[in-house]
Amino acid sequence: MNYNLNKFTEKEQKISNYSAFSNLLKLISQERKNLAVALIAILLNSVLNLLGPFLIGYTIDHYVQHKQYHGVLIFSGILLGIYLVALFTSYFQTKLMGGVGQRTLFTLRNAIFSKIQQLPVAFFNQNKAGDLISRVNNDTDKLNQFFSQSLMQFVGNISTMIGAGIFLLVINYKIGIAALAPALLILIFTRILSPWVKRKNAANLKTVGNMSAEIQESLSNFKVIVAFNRRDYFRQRFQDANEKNYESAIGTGLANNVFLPFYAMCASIAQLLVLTGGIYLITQGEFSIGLLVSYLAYATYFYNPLRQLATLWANFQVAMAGWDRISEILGLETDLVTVPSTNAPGMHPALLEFRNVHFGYPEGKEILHNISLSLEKGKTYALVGPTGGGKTTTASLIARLYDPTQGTVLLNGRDIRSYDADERSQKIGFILQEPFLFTGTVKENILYGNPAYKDFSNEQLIEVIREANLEKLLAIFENGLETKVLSGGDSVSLGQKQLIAFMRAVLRKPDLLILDEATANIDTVTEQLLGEILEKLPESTTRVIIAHRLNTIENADEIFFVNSGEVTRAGSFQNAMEKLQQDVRMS
Ligand SMILES: Nc1ncnc2c1ncn2[C@@H]1O[C@H](COP(=O)(O)OP(=O)(O)OP(=O)(O)O)[C@@H](O)[C@H]1O
Repeated sequence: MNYNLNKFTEKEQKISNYSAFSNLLKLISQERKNLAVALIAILLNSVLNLLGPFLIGYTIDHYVQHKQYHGVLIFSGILLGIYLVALFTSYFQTKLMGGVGQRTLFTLRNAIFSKIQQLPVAFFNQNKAGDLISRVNNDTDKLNQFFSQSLMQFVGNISTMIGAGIFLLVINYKIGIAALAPALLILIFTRILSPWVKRKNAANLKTVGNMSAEIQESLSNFKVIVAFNRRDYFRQRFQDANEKNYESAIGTGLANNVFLPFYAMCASIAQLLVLTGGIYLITQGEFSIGLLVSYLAYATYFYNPLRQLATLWANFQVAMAGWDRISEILGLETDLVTVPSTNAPGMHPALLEFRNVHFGYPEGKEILHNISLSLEKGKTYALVGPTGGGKTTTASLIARLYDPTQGTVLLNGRDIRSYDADERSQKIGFILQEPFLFTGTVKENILYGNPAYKDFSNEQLIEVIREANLEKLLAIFENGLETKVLSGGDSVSLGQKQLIAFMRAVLRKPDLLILDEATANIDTVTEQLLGEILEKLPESTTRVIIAHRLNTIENADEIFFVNSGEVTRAGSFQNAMEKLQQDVRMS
């Protein structure tokens, strides 16, 4: 399955504003009530504002022209009251929508983050962390801005426009039509240019994502960069990404502002038409000065929101481009689904079995060809073979980090896909080549993903550690369980990280324990200690050891040779060594 967000086809990406927006509204359905109240407030605000020009025109025709200043004062008072209530409705809806925006941001970030947590390893292989961070932080914020600042202005402006349009047409339809005619041009212009503006915004968000990916890559590899003196190279790479973002931002800025001058010109034309048409009709006795003043105000009420809509429409395009990028993630489903449990036919002495398994990484060639093997309970297996031969890939299939492209993996005679993630990870422990620690203490790290000991005190936990024969390993850490570790830092050595990962996996008491080069950075004395701990694991535990250091696999019951997509039984330790040396000589 294609999980590369930056390689989605046009068809996969193409989604109309309407469906994008309605999908978004579905996601924030709990805000419906607030949106409805804000909508009522903004509509009330528009109606109140729209009454102004009518009352002014009325006052001019009925009181000013007849010099009845008492009436002028009364109407001025009424207008002041109306404007004050309008101010309150405007404040109320701004406050309400500010909350909606922040909660939307909160909901979206949570939704994306938990979706990312559900996605399979293939998703992380195919996407850069920096780009994902940008989607979670930056793109969601575009939506927040839209909700907290633009949406209600958008609605308010549209309702003011519609109200002003009705007033214009009802009072005198001839001038009304003249006043509204330029709006048709605006409509056509907007429809034609909107897709282009949205594309520009989407491209711009992508460059922000790329830039963030560059920053992430160089920050997480800074030691290699310093050691190889590649600072200039990375500076250049960042500069290129920054430059692309800069160029795209300029183009997007222009695109976002393309509506404004055109809208302004149409508004001026409308004023001109109202003025000339109105004066002409006054000379014909069909119109009054008060109405002309009202009309000029209504034309302004119609075109000013339209002008603001130009900016808001651009904001809407930015928000929708952000939402498209967010929904690309939300729309992904893991292809590692749990299937109904069916027992495979045949006898099942094996704890784990590969039946005619083929595997290739997405967009790559096939790595494993038609592998059949079985691992029995309580035995120790070793996977040996040249670098890049496919050992980690085989182990990853055992732990179901990926599914085979063909064939089946069985755990206890059941398709491994029929176990839910909890059950599977409880049965299979995997110590990865690159151990990862979370910022916290040794205790937090060894208890990671192990709810059984969650509420244990240090004393109780030490007892558990002793029972698992891990106390000598714990003693290596200066402050024992309370030793501090940092996820990316060097507060503990690589070998110590491997020890923590080892303890983490052993304490889960898995049925099958995979060690992928798990002792590569550990001194020989400690390595012997690990060997002893492995020996003392419950009798039924199956061990799969991947190692380049051959002394680690001397005691294996069976050795598999993994090379060029084939997994073959290598026989005795001696045989395996000869085969390996022969293979290395040939390559
Ligand atoms: N995430 C991935 N995406 C694409 N190809 C991959 C990925 N991981 C590994 N490969 C490819 O699969 C092949 C087997 O890699 P694998 O890591 O399984 O080998 P290995 O035997 O464990 O090597 P080593 O001894 O160096 O750890 C290699 O050609 C590698 O380039």
